Amino acid sequence: MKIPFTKMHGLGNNYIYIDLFHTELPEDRLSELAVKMSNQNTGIGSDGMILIHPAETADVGMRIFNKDGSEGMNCGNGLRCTAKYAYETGIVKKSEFTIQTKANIVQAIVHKNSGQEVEKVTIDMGEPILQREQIPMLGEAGTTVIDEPFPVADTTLQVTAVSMGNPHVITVVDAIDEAPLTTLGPIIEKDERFPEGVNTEFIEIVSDEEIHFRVWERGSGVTEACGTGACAAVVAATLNDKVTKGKQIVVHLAGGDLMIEWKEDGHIWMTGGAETIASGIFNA
Ligand SMILES: N[C@@H](CCC[C@H](N)C(=O)O)C(=O)O
Repeated sequence: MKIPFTKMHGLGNNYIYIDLFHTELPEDRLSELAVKMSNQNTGIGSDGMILIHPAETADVGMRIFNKDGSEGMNCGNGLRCTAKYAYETGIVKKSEFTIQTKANIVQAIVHKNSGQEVEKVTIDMGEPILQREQIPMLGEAGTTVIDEPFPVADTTLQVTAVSMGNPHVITVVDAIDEAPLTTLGPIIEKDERFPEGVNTEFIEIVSDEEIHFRVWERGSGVTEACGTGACAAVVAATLNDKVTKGKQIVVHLAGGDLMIEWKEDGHIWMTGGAETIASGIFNA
């Protein structure tokens, strides 16, 4: 099978994008294809695979598969790249449009340069989910998880759990470069208290409008950036009284910066870059 693809990234979080408006893929091979394409030695090399597809109730649809073949519900960096692709290829002809994910339908606004290329994208990511059982995280139903002790390995973290359609657990640390990302990230990802696994983020508060951020992603490991994670991190920082709701927060990720605002109406807005790396044919 020969599959046309485009490799794109948002702040270094890179995926292989397949345009299902013009290509067909068998549903029973999607997981296997994501693993194959993501392999750096025998594939293209990526954090996973994203499908851009026709949607019934939105202008365009998006599905995300992690590097290990598991399907995620949402992907912030993927949404910005999908918006850029859909606009630049003419799938959508307006600069404000909707994208459907497995989690929800979001609003995208593309920002172009003088050459009509999309440089940045703003997404209204909707409202965060804080109810424990909806994250999902084990424990007393109907409660939230804010600055809760979380014993793991030989330490106890203070964690806040947030779903952006996909699960995130956030810990505030004093120094981001010393965060136990690669030691605790893989353990927390598979911890039984998170029945569907979890994306693990560490943040350092710089000021009430600036934070540093690092992520261990469920299904992909360390990545340069995570859009849903950055939104969840701003929610966690707000709930822990570290930043102010209604203010634009600069999130410094390993691959660059995102501007995130948790607005007074409860919606989270994310603005950041989206870039095309290469296009080609994958021999599956
Ligand atoms: N990198 C993404 C999130 C991708 C999915 C995640 N690993 C999951 O399984 O929930 C982002 O930019 O949000």
